[in-house]
Amino acid sequence: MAPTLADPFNDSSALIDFVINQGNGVKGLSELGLKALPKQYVQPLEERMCMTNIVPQGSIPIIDMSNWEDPNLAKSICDAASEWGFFQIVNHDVPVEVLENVKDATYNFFRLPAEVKNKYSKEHSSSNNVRFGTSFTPQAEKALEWKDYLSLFYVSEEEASALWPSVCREQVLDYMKKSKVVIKQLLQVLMKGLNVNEIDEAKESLLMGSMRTNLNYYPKCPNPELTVGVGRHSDVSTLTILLQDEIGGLFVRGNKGDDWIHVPPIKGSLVINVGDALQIMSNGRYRSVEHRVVANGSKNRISVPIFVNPRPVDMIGPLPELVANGEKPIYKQVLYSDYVKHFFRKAHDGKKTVEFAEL
Ligand SMILES: COc1cc(/C=C/C(=O)SCCNC(=O)CCNC(=O)[C@H](O)C(C)(C)COP(=O)(O)OP(=O)(O)OC[C@H]2O[C@@H](n3cnc4c(N)ncnc43)[C@H](O)[C@@H]2OP(=O)(O)O)ccc1O
Ligand SMILES: O=C(O)CCC(=O)C(=O)O
Ligand SMILES: [Fe+2]
Repeated sequence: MAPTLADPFNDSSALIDFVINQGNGVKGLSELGLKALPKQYVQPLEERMCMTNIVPQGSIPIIDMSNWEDPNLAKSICDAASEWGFFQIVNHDVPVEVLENVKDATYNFFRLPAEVKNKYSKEHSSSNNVRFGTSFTPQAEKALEWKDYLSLFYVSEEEASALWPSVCREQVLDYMKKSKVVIKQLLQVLMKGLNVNEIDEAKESLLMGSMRTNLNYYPKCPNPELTVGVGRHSDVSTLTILLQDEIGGLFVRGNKGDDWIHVPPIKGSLVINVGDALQIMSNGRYRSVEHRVVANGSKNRISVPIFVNPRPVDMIGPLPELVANGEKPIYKQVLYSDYVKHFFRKAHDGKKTVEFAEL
């Protein structure tokens, strides 16, 4: 039974039961119309976004992909990946209707009744490759995050047909398929920037041998200033391709201390960011940069990241071509699935995951 407004989850086990065990998520909490944020979501002061730390005119690079032959384009991409770790691309080859369809599909998934979504939770899902969840790692977090998600790890079309929710399956598959062309273009340019001129099958598999798409749902929140949508983290991917809607709320750490730069929604654009795996493989030349999402007091927000990764069984470390050139490796070789498990088993903690691979 849903708690009444007069009894808003003082008892943590009632909140966990409603949000996690019954699969209502924060969307369910938001729809109860609570007047105040439950205490379990109140973040410590240092994790809340402080307006004075936002760079008012700051912007990450916006890169026009229409003229692929232009040598300046390759330079802009490599510079953005090493200086910012984040950029937006416009005039890329992923059709706008594919992006619109996957946004609609995201809403359609989260509109399903809690008991239907809950079939995909960690406890009930028939596979680890499909997971509906909330916050990040609720069992390890001191304060919860205001976000629900569906995470889909791609193995094959057959597995997707059997296991992924039908309400979003085709749209996510299409988004992943159409994004592959752009992903390959970006990786080719980024490798050239490291003087790695040939991407053979083995290298392609190391860079993009597995893909995971998350559908993120950030419902409107009472007291958004007290919590976060997603806490400070860097992705553990090679590259992340992120589709966001028109609401905004994603912030990237700037180059000076505690300054944060907003990533403004641009219709039809995709946000690209370097993940830890590429930072490690490039021996620190390309940077995975901390980012976070704020909660919104008046609007629901969605985003759809594709995490492009090595395969779980791959060993990752500085690429042999870089080390052969006499560069001193700053990271060791680690099994990628160990690296990802390390990330998933602790609460968001900024850039700390990379320490796992440091020499
Ligand atoms: C959710 O909010 C997020 C997510 C993110 C994500 C950023 C990324 O960069 S995702 C890309 C990660 N890369 C890959 O998925 C490719 C490689 N995959 C693997 O190595 C494996 O599939 C695996 C992820 C390690 C899972 O392998 P498995 O053998 O099934 O291991 P388990 O022991 O079951 O899981 C380990 C540990 O992780 C938790 N977990 C698993 N999957 C997810 C998931 N999709 N989302 C959240 N957590 C997950 C699992 O519960 C286990 O933890 P325990 O505590 O239960 O042991 C960025 C920011 C966000 O806010
Ligand atoms: O929702 C966003 O804009 C970013 C989400 C994110 O950082 C992630 O899922 O890793
Ligand atoms: Fe992220």
